[in-house]
Amino acid sequence: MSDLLTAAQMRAIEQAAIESGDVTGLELMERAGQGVVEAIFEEWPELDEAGDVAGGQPPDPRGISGNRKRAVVLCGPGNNGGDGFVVARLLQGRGWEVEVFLYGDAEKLPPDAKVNYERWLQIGAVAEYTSKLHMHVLKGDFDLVVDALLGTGASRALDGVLGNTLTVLSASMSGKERKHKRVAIDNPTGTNSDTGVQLDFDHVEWTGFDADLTVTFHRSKVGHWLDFAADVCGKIIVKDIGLEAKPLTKAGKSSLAVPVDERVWLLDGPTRSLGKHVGHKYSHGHALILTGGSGKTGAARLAARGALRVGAGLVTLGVPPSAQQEVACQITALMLTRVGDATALDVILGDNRLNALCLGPGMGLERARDLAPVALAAKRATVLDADALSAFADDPEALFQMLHENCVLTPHGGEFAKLFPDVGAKLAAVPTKGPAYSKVDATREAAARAGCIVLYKGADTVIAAPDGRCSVNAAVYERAAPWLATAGSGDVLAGFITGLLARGFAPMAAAETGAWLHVESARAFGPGLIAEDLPEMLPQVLRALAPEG
Ligand SMILES: NC(=O)C1=CN([C@@H]2O[C@H](COP(=O)(O)OP(=O)(O)OC[C@H]3O[C@@H](n4cnc5c(N)ncnc54)[C@H](OP(=O)(O)O)[C@@H]3O)[C@@H](O)[C@H]2O)[C@@H](O)CC1
Ligand SMILES: [K+]
Repeated sequence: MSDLLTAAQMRAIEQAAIESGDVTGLELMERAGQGVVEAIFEEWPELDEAGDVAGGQPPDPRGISGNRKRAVVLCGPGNNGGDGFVVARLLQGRGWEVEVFLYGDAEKLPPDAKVNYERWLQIGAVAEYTSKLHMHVLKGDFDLVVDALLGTGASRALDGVLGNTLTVLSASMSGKERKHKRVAIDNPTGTNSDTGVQLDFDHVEWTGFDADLTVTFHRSKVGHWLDFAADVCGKIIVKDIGLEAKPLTKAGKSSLAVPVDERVWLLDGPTRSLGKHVGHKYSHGHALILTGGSGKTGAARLAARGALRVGAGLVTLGVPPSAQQEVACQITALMLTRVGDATALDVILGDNRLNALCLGPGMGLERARDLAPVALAAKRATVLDADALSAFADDPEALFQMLHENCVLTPHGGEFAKLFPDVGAKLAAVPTKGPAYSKVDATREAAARAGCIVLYKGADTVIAAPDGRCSVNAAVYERAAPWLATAGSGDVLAGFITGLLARGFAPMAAAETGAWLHVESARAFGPGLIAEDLPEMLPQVLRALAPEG
């Protein structure tokens, strides 16, 4: 998958193409509408009984009158609505019966949308999009609903007519009995294409347009992979509309977000080693994972198993004396060393072969506060998770001052909000106007402040570096793995990243690769997964990627 764009970046690319004289806005709109129609018939060939996609032949009223497919196209006040008028015309050209509704004032449509509105008026009618629309639509029996109400221009709260009607329509369109398909153009109305966040409507819970298919243009948008949108886009199809993949300006490029995919492992994984002595256990690094006290060592043991499975040469658990017996009884391939306090840790870190550390899982707040300064002063590649983050909730600045560029923070939403309260508040604010603030923006800001990699967990995990690099590892659509939300799953992720750091992966690559493998391991297992299963699925996942993985 290619880079993920914000609405502003997409507009800039479109504007540059138009200004270069390569293409007009009207041509782009036509290609967008064609792309939507193509996608509909590729997805549901059974809807295409009336003819071929490119044909656009006028309907033969005699031959298919009793059997015509029916579409409802909901058009909005901007260019997204313009795409809708193109789709309406092309479907009618293929013999469909099409009803078009316009939300907004036709006189105020932007120029290209207005042209397509007028072209449609030559062959069909436009009804007003009112709060009574759903009554009318409900009476009909139709095959397809097209949402061309709001696209990348949507950022503020929805008004009553739009929100109410869409809510009632969507509710009436749901359920097992539903026969028709629902397509959103660019993004489902009710979502923001930069953030994926649900637009506010009257401060009530509402669904927006719950699509089966979302057809977008040139590149997928960041918001398709984040937050609420991932629940309502259905499936994303990206259609080429002839915009060249010209490199963005330097400033633009550093602000791109990229999706994480198997390349993160294929580029680095199979060959990555620390020294010349490939095959020796020390050439794959030595990770130290600090546990909590007696009765609280399970989380760190899970992390350690993850680190070992992902290929760290050696993994040692650093236990307080009280937990030594407990841990010794539970481990086999792992090693164990006593780390009673900060002084003991300082001595152990005198061994330079210990090249990756993990602090946090089950560690206890007090122990985390005691050991973090020594661990961070050693400047090893270090993962800070769970208690190692919460321990600094009252004074995040104290943590930031100790962090260094080889650290990876792995907060979930609650930990993130404690460490970066102002950033968390911006993210939680209901968007009122664009450009909206997304999880991508928030994670970037956090990484810049912390001066290290921040991996903000969730089904839409975002990973950012202080220099602005950013990637999205979304477990949504065909990669959905809801069973990954299980106790201890985050501990295994911390272990995967620690193991990769031990193998010599750079912190950003370790975070991306760990997050990607974590989701793949969950998918390989399927429902019923518990955290212990995740490390055990790794060999299978790695084998499928590369024989020597
Ligand atoms: N870029 C490209 O390459 C291409 C783009 N294309 C298409 O254009 C789309 C972008 O078009 P766009 O910029 O006109 O925005 P769009 O989403 O139609 O909305 C703007 C209108 O909605 C209004 N409005 C906003 N929020 C609202 C709310 N909550 N409730 C009510 N109204 C609200 C807003 O009003 P205003 O804020 O101006 O008062 C304005 O009137 C894009 O998604 C794609 O489909 C393709 O044709 C080809 C290539
Ligand atoms: K839309």
